[in-house]
Amino acid sequence: MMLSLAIRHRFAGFTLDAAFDAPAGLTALFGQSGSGKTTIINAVAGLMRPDQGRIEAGGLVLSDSTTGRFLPPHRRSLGYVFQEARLFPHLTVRQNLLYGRWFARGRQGAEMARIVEMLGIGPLLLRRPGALSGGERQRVALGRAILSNPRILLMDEPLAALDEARKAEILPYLERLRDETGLPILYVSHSPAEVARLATTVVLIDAGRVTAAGPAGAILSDPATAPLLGLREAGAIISARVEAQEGDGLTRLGTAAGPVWLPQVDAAPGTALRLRILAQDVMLARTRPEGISALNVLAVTIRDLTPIGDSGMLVRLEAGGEALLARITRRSATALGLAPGQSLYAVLKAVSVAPGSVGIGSVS
Ligand SMILES: Nc1ncnc2c1ncn2[C@@H]1O[C@H](COP(=O)(O)OP(=O)(O)OP(=O)(O)O)[C@@H](O)[C@H]1O
Repeated sequence: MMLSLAIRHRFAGFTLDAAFDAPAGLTALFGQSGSGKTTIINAVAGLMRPDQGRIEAGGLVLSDSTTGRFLPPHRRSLGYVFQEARLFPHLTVRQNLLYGRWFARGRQGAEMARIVEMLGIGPLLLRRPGALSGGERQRVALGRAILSNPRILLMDEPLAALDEARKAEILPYLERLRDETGLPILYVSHSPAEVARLATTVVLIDAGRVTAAGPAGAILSDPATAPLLGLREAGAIISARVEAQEGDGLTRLGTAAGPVWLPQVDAAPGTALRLRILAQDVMLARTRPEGISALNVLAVTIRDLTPIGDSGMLVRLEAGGEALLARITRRSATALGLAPGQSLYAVLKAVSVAPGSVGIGSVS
């Protein structure tokens, strides 16, 4: 299943001109406020008719300006999750979940049981939305969207109304949805941390245009992405696998760049993980450092150097086929004589990778 979109639309003072493909997995639409993300979601949903262009989902043409085809929203088989859960307050959770099934193309009770289990909402089925936390309400909204048997899931900032604790609670469920349903998920977000944690594909939108689109690992480690994310949020995501829980509370992970130790990661050996490593947390050394406290020393090669800000340098590194990003000062880059192709050591403190930066799944 794939969503393909190429549309143009003019509002007074704003032109959207966007084209991208969203394969199975989670495609994050990331851009500043007013860049056109919601307009794209509305065009896919059929809430707005683009002046020009075509949108196709899983072989079904949703709209095409050359043929004049424009399917109304209720015939598009899409699932939506918005900032606010928008559940029916007078219905129980179970009735809310079943409501979407009026529009479904025939799914059975086993499917309902599977989704209820996947989202951990079994104990909530007889409650009404007023008796749920914000995070629980959003999980029910996710369940309702999936049970409507959609071709695609559209999520417009589904975590934006939740506090940090509730966000952390819901992220693993979004990971399961992404990895277990095989549906394309189009996910609007303002949050670099959310994009890094969840996205398999990233589409960057700036002033109505797509400035970059592609696999999350490549887009996030591209120095050109850093100004859009904000320098403190710039960083790479790499794949890892849990190798062992060690006696002193550390978990050993295997990565293409070598072993990495982090404070305990609650996952069984063999579990595939994605690690977000912020550029500002990576130190560089010409020789393998000794006598330092940092546990993780990775052999890397410099791919390119990009000056950033008044005094900074972003160094894109390669390690066993994966990209890493380091942010250092230009003074250090000069002092170390850094140049593309050079072999170096990247140093990462185990404790600098926050628990929220460790997700389940693979990078793309
Ligand atoms: N119906 C409309 N009529 C005129 N202008 C509109 C309309 N809808 C959106 N716009 C304009 O189009 C631009 C893009 O809006 P859009 O809501 O898609 O941005 P966004 O990236 O989703 O922003 P945010 O993150 O704040 O939700 C804005 O300048 C907005 O004012």
